[in-house]
Parts: sequence; structure tokens; C-alpha cells
Amino acid sequence: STVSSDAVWLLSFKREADQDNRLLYTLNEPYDYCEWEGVKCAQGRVVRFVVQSMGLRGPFPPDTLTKLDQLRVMSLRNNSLYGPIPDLSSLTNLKSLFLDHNNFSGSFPPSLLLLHRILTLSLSHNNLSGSIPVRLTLLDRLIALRLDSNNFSGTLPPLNQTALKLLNVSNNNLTGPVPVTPTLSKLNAASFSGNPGLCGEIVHRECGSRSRFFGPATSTSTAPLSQSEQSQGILVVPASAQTKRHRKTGLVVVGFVVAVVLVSVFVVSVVSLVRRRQAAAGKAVVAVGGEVEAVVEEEEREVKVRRMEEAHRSGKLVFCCGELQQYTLEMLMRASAELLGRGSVGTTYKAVLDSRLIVTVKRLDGGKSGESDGVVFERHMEAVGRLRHPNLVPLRAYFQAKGERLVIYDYQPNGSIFNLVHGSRSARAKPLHWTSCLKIAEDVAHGLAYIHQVSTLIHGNLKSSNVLLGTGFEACITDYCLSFFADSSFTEDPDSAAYRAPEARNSSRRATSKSDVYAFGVLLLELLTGKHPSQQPFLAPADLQDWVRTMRDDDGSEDNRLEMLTEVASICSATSPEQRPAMWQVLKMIQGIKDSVSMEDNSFTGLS
Ligand SMILES: Nc1ncnc2c1ncn2[C@@H]1O[C@H](COP(=O)(O)OP(=O)(O)OP(=O)(O)O)[C@@H](O)[C@H]1O
Repeated sequence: STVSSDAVWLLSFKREADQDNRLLYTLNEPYDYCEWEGVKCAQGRVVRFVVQSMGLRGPFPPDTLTKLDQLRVMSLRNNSLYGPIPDLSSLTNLKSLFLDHNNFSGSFPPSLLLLHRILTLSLSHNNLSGSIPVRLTLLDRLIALRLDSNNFSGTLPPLNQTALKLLNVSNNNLTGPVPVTPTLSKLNAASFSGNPGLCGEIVHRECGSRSRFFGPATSTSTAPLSQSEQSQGILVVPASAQTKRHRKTGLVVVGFVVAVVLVSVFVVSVVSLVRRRQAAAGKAVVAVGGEVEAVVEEEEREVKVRRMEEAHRSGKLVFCCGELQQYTLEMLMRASAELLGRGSVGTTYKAVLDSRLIVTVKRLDGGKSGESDGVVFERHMEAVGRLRHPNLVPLRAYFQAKGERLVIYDYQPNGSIFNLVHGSRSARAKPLHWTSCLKIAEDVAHGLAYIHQVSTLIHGNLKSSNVLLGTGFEACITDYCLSFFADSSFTEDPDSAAYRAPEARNSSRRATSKSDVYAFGVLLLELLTGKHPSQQPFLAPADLQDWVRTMRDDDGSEDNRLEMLTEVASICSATSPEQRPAMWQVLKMIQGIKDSVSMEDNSFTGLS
């Protein structure tokens, strides 16, 4: 019977895992085992098995405890168990699992990724190695996750479960930037300590030579400024429903969908090309000497190719950052779509899926898509899709097949900064309140500095229609890093062209992070004056101050703060890229202004 088999599984576990006979388990009566030390039953089934610090020594044998499918809590903590952790995927009711402080080895057990009810998982203080799987991000009930003091390597997945309150990955060999997700941002730096290769904003360590986010200010920066990380919660009032000039009204019958239907016909050729290239690369790696690292790299590459092939064969979208596939291409095809506009890279639609989920689909221009290699596109989108920051609209998925490319973002319902600044305003309306300018500038600087800090990518097309307002009215940058695919034959309107830095005017490929800084300067002036970029005069810094003051009809009450913000805009839009500060320096300047203003206000109201 089921009842007695639970006892059998417990005894089988003990036989191997308790080589020094510390657990005094003997079965005299049918339900006796529910009284055994560490065992708790409900209706004759074991629901808790907690044998902490019992001096157990031995391997954790498969097909023993894994048969206790009613288990809610299992703790083998603080024993001397060794070897790999067996397949625990059958323990679907498990809510808490403590295997910490043992000598378990091997990789992160993939079976744990199937325990969707798990709330607490502790594997700390073992000898586990290999990477931390990205699919951990899918265990959305996790409250506590401890992986500290192992030998995990590779990058940290963008964990962003709202429930996750305790995370410790300290004392491993993790490398690369700590993803700036809202969940990880809330954690203390100690959660990540003891990983010399980790970097980024959250751990207060610069990433590589390009990123000096927390490094010393150099050359072009102005006086040292303090860096408050706290948002002042300045509220930006959304624009009315009026939208940008080229946005069409009403529902358009699913325009992009027709093109998508054609796509699946062409997949085979791209797939076989990719396969041939990857196979050739694979042989080269193996020939070099069969070192473990090369094999691991090769395996990773294989997995990627398989994923891409599968995606193409079944016409599936490739979801970024290991995220769960929330919808399929077919579902997108059935969605009703509204044309939002047509820009330099392609045409943008708002798509409402049957599930009522709303996404933004950008269909890249066909002519241009054929020019760059499919593998180049995939690699680029993989890198872009890894960017996660509260001030970036997340890139969720992409799709490509011969001649067709789609990229899918979250839809942002609160409009763009373009709408906010120009949308509902009459010609005589005043520009935004300066606190809104400061808040938007800080958000945008945060997002841009992040891109420059954690990758070698640049935005390449920053402008007010590419800064959207998120659900909390925070400014979120979109269309980042897509200028790579820009159609050079596209005739830009004068406003878009005015964001382009002098050195990048002839080709978007010559753009650098300093060109993003230039565009940021133009955007800041647009915020401050409410004037379209094409209406901004080219002025010496002192004259610029006068012009901004005149445009704002300033009575002198904003003087100091306005002057500081205008100065930031002015140095960002310096003609020579060398004279422009880096984005992290711009962010510090803006945060410095915010701090000095709040100190001023506090002393004014007698609070300091
Ligand atoms: N994720 C999104 N959510 C809501 N609106 C969006 C989203 N992405 C873009 N938009 C809006 O859709 C419109 C069209 O965008 P599109 O990117 O095609 O043109 P653009 O921004 O003018 O030019 P470019 O392609 O050069 O960036 C813009 O008004 C933009 O603000």
C-alpha cells in the first residue's frame, strides 16, 4: 500500500545516506514510521522530513525520498552527505528544501527548476559548480534562495520575482554585471559579495574599462557631485490622449500579420545555414584541445542553435533572457493591431492578443533586413535582450526568417515624452515644470548609463518619441540599440536629425556612446524649453542660458536650478565628442543637482 511504501522509501534512504547509523528507524507497526525522528505525516503520508545536524554520512540515493510525493518540507541541512543531488522533480508539492551545509557536488540540479510550488530553497555551503540556470527566474513563488559558498560560475540570471526577499549568492565565482532588475536592486551588496568577477551598479564595481560608473570622475566632469540613488518621487502628469503627428487613429486590420504569415515559408534555408556555420565553429573548438571550458562553450552554443532551429521550424518567437514564452507567433497573428507609426528602423504596431495582453511589435524594414546576416541579427538581439533596467522598456522577444524580422516590447500605455512635451500643448503653453524635467532627465540618464556600463552597445537613436512613460510614470527608453539596422535611405524628419551628433550625421554606424550623450543634451533642452530639436538654435553656453530662460518665461524663481540643468545640456551637446562627459558622469551631475535642490528646499523650509 501507499502507506507502507513511504516507510520503505525512508528506510532505503537511511540505508545509504546514514552510514554511521544515526537514525534509529525500525518498523514495528504499520504507522510507526510517522513517529520516527524528523518525520511528520498527514493522513499516513510523509509531509515533513527534517533530519538536520544528525551526522548523516553517505550519498543521497535516487528513488528513495524522491518517492515521497506528499512532502512539503525536506531538510537534510548540516550533515555530511555527498555526491550529486538526485532528480527531485517528482516532489511537486515541496515548498521548502534545505540541502545546505553538506558536501553535495555536481551542477545545479535541473530538476529543482520544475518545483513550481517552492518558496524556500537553500543549497548553500556545498561544492556545487557550473552556472546558475536562467530558468530559476521562472520559479515565481520563491521567497528565499541561498546558493552562497559553492563554486557556481558564469553570470547571475536576471532574477526578478516580486516575492523574492532573500537572496544570497555570495562566495562563488560569478562574473559579469549583476542585472539591474527591480528585485535585485532592492538587495544589499552583501548578497553578492565574495564574487570578485561580479560588477555593475548594484555591487558598486565598474564593469571593464568602458564603464566607470562608480569610478573617480575625470577630465571633463565638473565639480564632484554626490550621488543619491533615491528618487524624489516627482510626479509627471501624463499628456492627454492626443498623440504624435504620424500616429494613425483607429484599428488597422492586422497589417503586419499578413507579412508574418509569409515568414514561416522561408525558414528552412536560414536554419540550415546557421547549422552549417555552427557545426564548423564547433569542430574548430574541439580541435583546439578539448579543454573543459571549450566543451562547455560548445555545449552552450549547441543549445543556442537548437533553440533557434526549433524556433524557426515551429515558427516560434525567441524569448529573451530565458523568459517564459507567453504567446506564440500564431497568437500574434490573430491579434488586432493598431499602427503606432513608422520610423527609421521599421513600422510599429500595438497588438492586442486574445488574452488581452498588449504588446508592441516592431516590424523591421524588409529591404534592410536582407542585408545583414541572420546570425549577426540573432547575436545582436540576444545581447540587446539581456539588458534589463527599470528605465528601459524590456525587449521581450524577436523573430526572424528570411526577409522578415520582428521585435516585441512591452506596450507602454502612458505615451511618450514627445506627447508629454508637445502633444496637447498650444503654442503658448509653458514648458514642463522643472521638477518633471529633472526627474525625466535622471531616469533617461540612468537607462543610458546602464547600457553603456554593462555592454558595448549604444542606443544610437535617443529622442523624445523613444522615451515612454511606464506604469508609474517613470521614463523608460525604448528602441535602444536598433539603429544598427537603420535604413539609411529613410528620410529623417528635421527633428529626428537634430538629435544626431555631428560625428554621426553621415552614418549611424559611426555613432558612439558620446553620440548618445549628445542626443541626451538635445533631449534635455527639448524638455526645458518645450521646443522641437529643429527649433533649437546653436548658441554659445552663455547665450543658451538666456535663450532657455526666455523660452520658459522664467521670472527668476527657477534661476539657479535652471542654470545648472542648462549647463548639463550644454556640455552634453558639445560639438567635439571628447569634450562631452560620459553618461555616468552626466547621471552624477543630475543627481548632484537634485541633491543640492532638495537641500536648498529643506533649508528654506527650516528642515535642515
Ligand atoms: N513600447 C511602446 N509602447 C507604446 N508606444 C510605443 C512603444 N514603442 C514605440 N511607441 C510609439 O510608437 C510610435 C512609433 O514608434 P517608431 O519607433 O516606429 O517611430 P519613431 O520613434 O518616431 O522613430 P524611430 O523608429 O526612429 O525610433 C512613437 O510615437 C512611439 O512613441
